[in-house]
Amino acid sequence: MSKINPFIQIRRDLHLIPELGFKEFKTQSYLLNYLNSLPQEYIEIKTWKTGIFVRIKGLSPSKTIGYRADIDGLPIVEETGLPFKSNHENEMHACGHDMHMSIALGLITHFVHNRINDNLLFIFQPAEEGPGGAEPMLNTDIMTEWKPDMILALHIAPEYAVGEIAVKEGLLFANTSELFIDLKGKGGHAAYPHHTNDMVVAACSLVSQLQTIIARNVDPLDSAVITIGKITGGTVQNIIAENARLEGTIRTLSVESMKKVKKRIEAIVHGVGVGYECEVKIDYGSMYHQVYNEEQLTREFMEFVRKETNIHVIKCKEAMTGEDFGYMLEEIPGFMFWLGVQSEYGLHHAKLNPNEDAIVTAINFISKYISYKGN
Ligand SMILES: CC(=O)N[C@@H](CCC[C@H](N)C(=O)O)C(=O)O
Repeated sequence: MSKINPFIQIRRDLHLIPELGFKEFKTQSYLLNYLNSLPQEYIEIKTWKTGIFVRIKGLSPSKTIGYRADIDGLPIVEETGLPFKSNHENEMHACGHDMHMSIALGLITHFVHNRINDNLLFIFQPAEEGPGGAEPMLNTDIMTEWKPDMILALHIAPEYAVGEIAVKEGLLFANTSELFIDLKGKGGHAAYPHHTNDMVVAACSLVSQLQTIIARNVDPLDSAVITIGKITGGTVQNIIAENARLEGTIRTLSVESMKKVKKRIEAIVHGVGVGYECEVKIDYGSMYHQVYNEEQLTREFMEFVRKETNIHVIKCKEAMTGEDFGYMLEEIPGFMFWLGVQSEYGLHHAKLNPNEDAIVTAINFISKYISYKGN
């Protein structure tokens, strides 16, 4: 029987134990165990909350190259039926961060055994799905001391085949803001609606009105998204709901559009408050800066991969996904790219099942690129 590739095994081990943002305790301990099993002579490991910084000292460094992998899972009940499906109730690596981590460990292993001139800094970052670990990690003393001169990261892409990557210079991912709206009216008996202010009816109306912002307030040549991913309200089938809560996210391609969309959300929510005679409260939760790929480095990366590897490079459009890696790119020149993993089901789906061959493919071509950049 053929032996499974060690980094595929690592991905499966990590897939079993997904954890939500800043609760990645088992994940951190798994990563540390692996890192501590490597020859320690040239690596330094520091932890920050549930995250980890790993520096590999170069032979004759003139700069530091950074690489970031995110480590958190999502609150989803996994439906893949895989033998290594999540052990954690209502938690799943449904955004591929298990793949991201195993690729990063593969790269570290490669460079511990094949040192290059420049220093390397690997960042295992918690809480990408929220509330965001990149910005606070950037502000640590460790990052100030070990700050990379350039940085890169990848995100798995189910819509591309293994052996393909997709990338573009400039704007790659949107600005994001979470959105939480609480409505409080007057509950009561299901048979006496005229004595109540029904928050289920108010919430339904609000969801429809919010979509008019995209259809009627955003320039059709610009792009924005408002998604309400969760609605809660009421208590039981024959009681009119006193409370309702909408949880969602806003995506825009510019900071200006984000401001405009929020202004319209505030006006509409206020209108619902007046119209349905209820109390309203908006909370924007966490916000992510757009992912903007530094032009020259990205073009050079695309050219290198096209010429020097067997990877097919696709120039893609920007996407409305968000990524707090955008904060790192605001301070450090670099880029992010999509890694093809071909899955019938997409990101954030309970049946996401990335093709694991992409792990070894990624380790091979990224290590070539990093060796080229770091001499
Ligand atoms: C790559 C990816 O899927 N990222 C997430 C980031 C979410 C940030 C935050 N919780 C929000 O929803 O605004 C995404 O949903 O794009």
